[in-house]
Amino acid sequence: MHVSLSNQLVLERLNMNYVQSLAKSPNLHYVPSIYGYAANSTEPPASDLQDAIPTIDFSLLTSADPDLRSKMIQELDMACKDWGFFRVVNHGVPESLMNMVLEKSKEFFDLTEEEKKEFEEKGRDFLKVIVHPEFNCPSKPLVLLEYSKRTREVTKGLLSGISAGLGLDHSYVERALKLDSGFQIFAANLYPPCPQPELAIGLPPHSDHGLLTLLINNGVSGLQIKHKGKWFNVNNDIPNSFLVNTTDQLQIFSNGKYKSVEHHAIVNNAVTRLSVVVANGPSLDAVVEPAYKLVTEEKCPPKYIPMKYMEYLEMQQGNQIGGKTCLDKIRA
Ligand SMILES: O=C(O)CCC(=O)C(=O)O
Ligand SMILES: [Fe+2]
Repeated sequence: MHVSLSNQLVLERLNMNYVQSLAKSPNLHYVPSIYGYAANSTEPPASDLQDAIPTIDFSLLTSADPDLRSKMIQELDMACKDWGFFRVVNHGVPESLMNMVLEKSKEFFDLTEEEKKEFEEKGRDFLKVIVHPEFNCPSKPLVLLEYSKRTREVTKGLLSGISAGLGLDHSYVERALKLDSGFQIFAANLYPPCPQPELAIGLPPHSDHGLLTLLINNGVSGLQIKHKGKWFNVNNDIPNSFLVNTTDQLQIFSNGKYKSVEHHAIVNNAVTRLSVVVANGPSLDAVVEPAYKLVTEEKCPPKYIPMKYMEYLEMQQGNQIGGKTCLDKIRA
């Protein structure tokens, strides 16, 4: 049995402050078994294949030189197809802003329980904030507002490249999925040190529901992705880069050409890990279905039924985290 020790999604099921106070407890020498997480013990340990993870140079993706641009579009297409995971460099989001977001997120976890209540009263998980199309954060920090805007721009640029890589007009995804009112969630995950990391899991395996998720962290490793049936460590990142994964709605839209990558977070017994995630999805009222150009009646029939993104989210909420069970539910 493994225990889930992150402070994000799992908190929807555990007592919200349980993990942090548990981690701070002077008597914590072992992982209590009551919050069990059943790991697949037949799986081999994760490997390091850091260099293989593709790197996308965002500045080339938007370059005025058509050759450079089309080469990067091709690399992006391969990255989505083969990995569902890549780094993004030269994206134009200032390093100072990224560091500030990490710093402010860390400060959030240091707030008193009383101060954190402000977030709970609004009926939200206090570590997860909807930032677009409405900015729902109670205290409206400018840094978060700016980060939300800048990461949306990067997402739009990547999706324009992805649209072209799928053989569609570069603005097709933007128009079809109404990205101007795209649903964006900001989340911070804190993983305190754990005395028995081999018995624990930070965040259980799952795929994300939107189109692209952008992740940064405080330099402590812990993210692992599943690639060709095996887990891989995503070690400390190239400074100032984003880790990006393709998610459920992109798998649907691309009719399965791109896979929503399964990932999880592990913990360690020495240092606290912090990750900051921006999940970027279609508009809540956009109907997501395989792009018409990617399907043909005989050779390539649609693999998924059309569904409003909002309805997909509702379906996912009623589901236990783990695997890709929601995608399985909407197969055509
Ligand atoms: O903390 C991480 O590295 C993973 C976080 C994650 O997968 C998520 O928030 O959906
Ligand atoms: Fe995730």
